[in-house]
Formats: sequence, C-alpha cells, structure tokens
Amino acid sequence: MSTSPPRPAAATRGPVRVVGTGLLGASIGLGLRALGVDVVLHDPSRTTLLLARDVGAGRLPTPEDPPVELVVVAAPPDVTPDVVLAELEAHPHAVVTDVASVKTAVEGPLRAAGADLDRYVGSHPMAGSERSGPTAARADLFAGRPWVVVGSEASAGSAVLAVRTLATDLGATPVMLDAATHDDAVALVSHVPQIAASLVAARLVDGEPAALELAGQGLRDVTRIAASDPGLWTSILGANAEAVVPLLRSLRGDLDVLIEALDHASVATAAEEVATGALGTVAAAIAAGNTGVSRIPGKHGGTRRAYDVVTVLVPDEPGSLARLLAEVGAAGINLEELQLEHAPAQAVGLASISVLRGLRSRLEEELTTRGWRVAG
Ligand SMILES: NC(=O)C1=CN([C@@H]2O[C@H](COP(=O)(O)OP(=O)(O)OC[C@H]3O[C@@H](n4cnc5c(N)ncnc54)[C@H](O)[C@@H]3O)[C@@H](O)[C@H]2O)C=CC1
Ligand SMILES: O=C(O)C(=O)Cc1ccc(O)cc1
Repeated sequence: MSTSPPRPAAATRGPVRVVGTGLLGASIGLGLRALGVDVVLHDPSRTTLLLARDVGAGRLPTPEDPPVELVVVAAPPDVTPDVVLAELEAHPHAVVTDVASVKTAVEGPLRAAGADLDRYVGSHPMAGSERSGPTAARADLFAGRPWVVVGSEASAGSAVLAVRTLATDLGATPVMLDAATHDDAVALVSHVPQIAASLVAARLVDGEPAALELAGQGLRDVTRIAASDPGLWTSILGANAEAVVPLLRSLRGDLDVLIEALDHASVATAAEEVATGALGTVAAAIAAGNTGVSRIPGKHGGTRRAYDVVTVLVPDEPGSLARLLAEVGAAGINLEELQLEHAPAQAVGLASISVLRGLRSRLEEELTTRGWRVAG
C-alpha cells in the first residue's frame, strides 16, 4: 500500500466561496484545495469558471451545500463593492473579504451603502503576476509574500481573524493597515512602477527590430509587468488616482530636471561649455536610484542583501541547467538568487547565480574546473 505524505492542516474552515476565478481567485482556490479545504467557485464567465474547476481550484456549488463560511471576492476593483454587497446579503453568516488592489475605493462605497461591515474585512495579497485568468494560477502564489488585511473599526475580531488565517494558510504574512495607508503604499510600490514599466515598454513600439535584438536583462527587468492586462490596470489606477497622481507629478518633475541637465550637456561642444552641475544632476538621479533600490526588502524580508553574481554560459540542451545547479551545490555553495536570460540567436543561455559576498572567485574556480564557461 502506498502512503502519501500527510496534508498540512488548514485553519480556514470551508466551504470557502471564491467569486471571480481568474488569476487571484483560482490561485486562492488551488492553495486551499491543496490543504483539503472545500472550495466552491463562481464567475460570470462560464468559460473562466469551468477552467478554474479544471485546473483544480474548486468545484461548482450544489443546492445541498452547507452554508458558506468565508467568501473571497477576486473580481476587478470597479465591480468589487457591488459584488461584496451582494455576497454579504446572499450569505448572511459568512465572513466576506476581497483581494482588490485598492481599498478605499471598496470600503467607501460599502459604507455609503450601509453594508454589514462587521462581517466584511478587505484584503490585498501582495502577490500576482502580469498574467490573468485561471490558467496562470498557482497554489504557491502567496508563499512568503505580505498580505494586507484592512479591518475597519466596525469589523468583528472573528472576521479579521478569519482573513488573517486565510493569508497564513496560504503561506503569506498578514500585515494590518487601514485603507488609506494601504492605498498610499501601493501607489508607491506597485501602481507607479506599473505605469513606469508601461511607458518605457511603449517606447519600444516603434523600435527597429535590429535594436530590439540587443535587449538584455536590464530592459526585461524594467518591463516585465508591462505585459499586464490593460482593463484590470485601468480599473486599479482609476480607483487609486488620488494617491498615484502626486507621485506621477514628482516623477515628472525629476524627469524634467534630468532632461534639462542632459540637454545642456549634449549641446555643448567644449568641456567648458557644459553648465556647471549638469552632469552632477545626472549622477545624482542615478545615485538616488541606488539608494531607493537598496531599500527594497530582499529574500526572506529584511534589507536587500548585496550578492556576488557569477554569470555562466549554459548550453541550450535538456538537463544543462539542472547539472549546473547540482554542481554549485556540490561545491558547497548556497545559491541565493538565479536569473536566466536567453542569448539572442545563440544556442546558449546565461545563468546569473547570486551567492553570498566573498564567494565569487571560489565559485568561478569551481565551475571553470568542471568545464563551465563563466562570462567575463
Ligand atoms: N493580477 C495581480 O497580480 C493581482 C490582482 N489583484 C486583484 O485581484 C483581483 C482579481 O484580479 P486577477 O485575478 O488578476 O484578474 P483576472 O482577470 O485574472 O480575474 C478576474 C475575474 O473576475 C471576473 N469578474 C468580472 N466581473 C465580475 C463580477 N461582476 N463578479 C464576479 N466576478 C467577476 C472575471 O470574469 C475574471 O475571471 C483584482 O481586484 C485585482 O486588483 C490583487 C493582487 C495581485
Ligand atoms: O507581477 C508582479 O510582480 C506584481 O507586482 C503583481 C501584482 C499586481 C497587482 C497587485 O495588486 C499586486 C501584485
């Protein structure tokens, strides 16, 4: 008889009803199903609903179902208040949460509508991707990520606990914030970065194919989220305009200063004609970026660590990457981060291996001895 590993226990009580079974809803369903929680699904799109069922995110409801304990609304922000209201009414004993990326724009209309706020607790998992729909869903999407929980003064303690428990069951860390503080924070760390990525990527529309061939990891790092869904992001940005607009104005101010400085430097023909301070202004902009990026928490939280990076050429053949990683392990060196890049029009990839500071030359030596080509 085969024995399967014991399932980790979930503290969340089912049935959990997921309304909106796209990326977020189906990922929550998958994560809860992996813990054995009963999940019932609903989406106005029949295709999306059935796809979510087929990827294993839950089941369709039946008339014999016991009352729902928890409702998770994972619909676009603009429809979320109405959906939450309808769910509070349809499930009078359930706790209702939503995962919309904005919180004041959900809480405000609920208050105005006189909703039963003691059973409603807003939330926002700080995890996702540039993809949409249930086929992009992952059970481990939330593992190790913050999950903002927005209890209001009206929220029952048991309702807040139910939403915190949902977050911890899915491997996330609950962070308690009020709606306005949340909205200001995500404007800075999520909404303005999305706009910046989209605007930079939009410059590429008219780029020559030969120029695009030269694109490296830097461009990919800056533009990954530019592939996000325009409809969803219009809904998010429209709902958080009050927090986003001041940040965009200060970004525009910085951009104007930089343009002015570079313009001065480029029109000057002789060194003495370059206005004093012009290049200093450019350097200050890049240095301010250094300071900003060093403040982003890194692996396992805490301040981002500076790693040594060794870039290795990996043949584009089955098993090459696995062999490389096994040999890093065999050298007794822990891999902190890994980035992969495909070298254009070549049968090799570039694997950038981050290791703790001081280990770079030993890793280079170990890999070179084993026949790997390390990029200079
Ligand atoms: N995409 C991301 O990375 C993240 C998204 N969020 C938030 O999660 C929510 C869902 O986003 P995604 O799953 O990415 O989008 P998605 O587009 O993958 O899924 C949204 C789903 O909502 C459904 N829907 C539309 N109108 C509805 C209604 N009236 N009632 C019920 N369902 C409805 C759609 O049919 C679709 O299946 C949004 O509020 C978003 O702001 C939160 C964290 C990360
Ligand atoms: O893909 C990424 O890195 C994201 O940051 C995804 C994301 C999108 C929207 C959110 O409200 C939260 C997270």
